[in-house]
Amino acid sequence: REKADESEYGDEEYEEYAVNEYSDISEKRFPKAIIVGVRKCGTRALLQFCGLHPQIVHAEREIHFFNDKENFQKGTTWYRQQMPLSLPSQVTMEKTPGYFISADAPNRLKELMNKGYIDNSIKGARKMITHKIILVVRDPVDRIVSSWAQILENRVKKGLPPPSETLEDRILNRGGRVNRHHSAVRTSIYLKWYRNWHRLFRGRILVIDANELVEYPWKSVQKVEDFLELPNLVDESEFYFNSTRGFYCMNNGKGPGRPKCLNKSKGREHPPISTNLRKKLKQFFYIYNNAFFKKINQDFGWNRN
Ligand SMILES: Nc1ncnc2c1ncn2[C@@H]1O[C@H](COP(=O)(O)OS(=O)(=O)O)[C@@H](OP(=O)(O)O)[C@H]1O
Repeated sequence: REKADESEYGDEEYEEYAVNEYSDISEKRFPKAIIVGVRKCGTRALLQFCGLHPQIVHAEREIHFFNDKENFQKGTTWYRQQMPLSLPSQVTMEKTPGYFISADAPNRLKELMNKGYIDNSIKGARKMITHKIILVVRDPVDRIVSSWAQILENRVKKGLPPPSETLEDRILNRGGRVNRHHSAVRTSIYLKWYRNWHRLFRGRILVIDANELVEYPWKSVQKVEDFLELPNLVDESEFYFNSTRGFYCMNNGKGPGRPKCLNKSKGREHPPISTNLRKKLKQFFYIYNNAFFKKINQDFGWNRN
């Protein structure tokens, strides 16, 4: 598992709350839809917003089953136990952005999909699940700055002084070139990781544009509904624009206290970065972005600004 300087458990504050009234037929089920990444691209927003659909339930926490050896060894029954209760007509979803950049996650997931999940609650039974993979991607440069903002805020929270280096010091090497081995840079080379998923899950991957998710969240949810073959039930009327936060929030949140906006750790103010660094990063990602857009057959316009 890659040790990155970005927090792997980006949003551990979220608590489990999914409880189902129809407890007689509800049980914890393996997730069919998995948001595999990318970290800092809006994975939490997409998960919460999909939860507005009555036929989607989701684990609140990041499970880190397929990318963490220790968790994986706990077995599939443990994995299922992490899920909320659901009805047979509902789709269970989980999100762990660490899956995207894990060398193991796509292979482990595919193997279970092919062999079936052993379910200890029914002796010897295997559950066959055809997984659907969801990916949210954002301009790689914004993603890097977002992750830097998180690092800075986490230091403040821990009572540590600001780091002595700037983002530029960390990301550019001595010759002033972008260091492709820096973990934040590596994560943002989406093409590299996407290939691993595409090889195994071709035709079963939905890629969501982070800009669309921010500006028109209902459109992104509609894409998920179509992808999961669910009726379109979440529309614009579910959202309102919160000008203090600068983001859309939900009119009717779910769970205790019915949270409507995402946690304050989502939508942080970004620290300024030098024009030099921005220009170098833009240039660096230009080719990767184009190749990625070609691969997914969509262009999210990051190379146009
Ligand atoms: N509606 C709404 N409200 C708040 N935040 C929103 C929303 N939609 C998308 N986003 C974006 O989500 C970004 C955080 O991404 P993740 O949830 O994937 O982060 S994490 O990896 O789980 O830590 C977060 O990134 P930053 O703005 O850089 O903090 C937001 O831009």
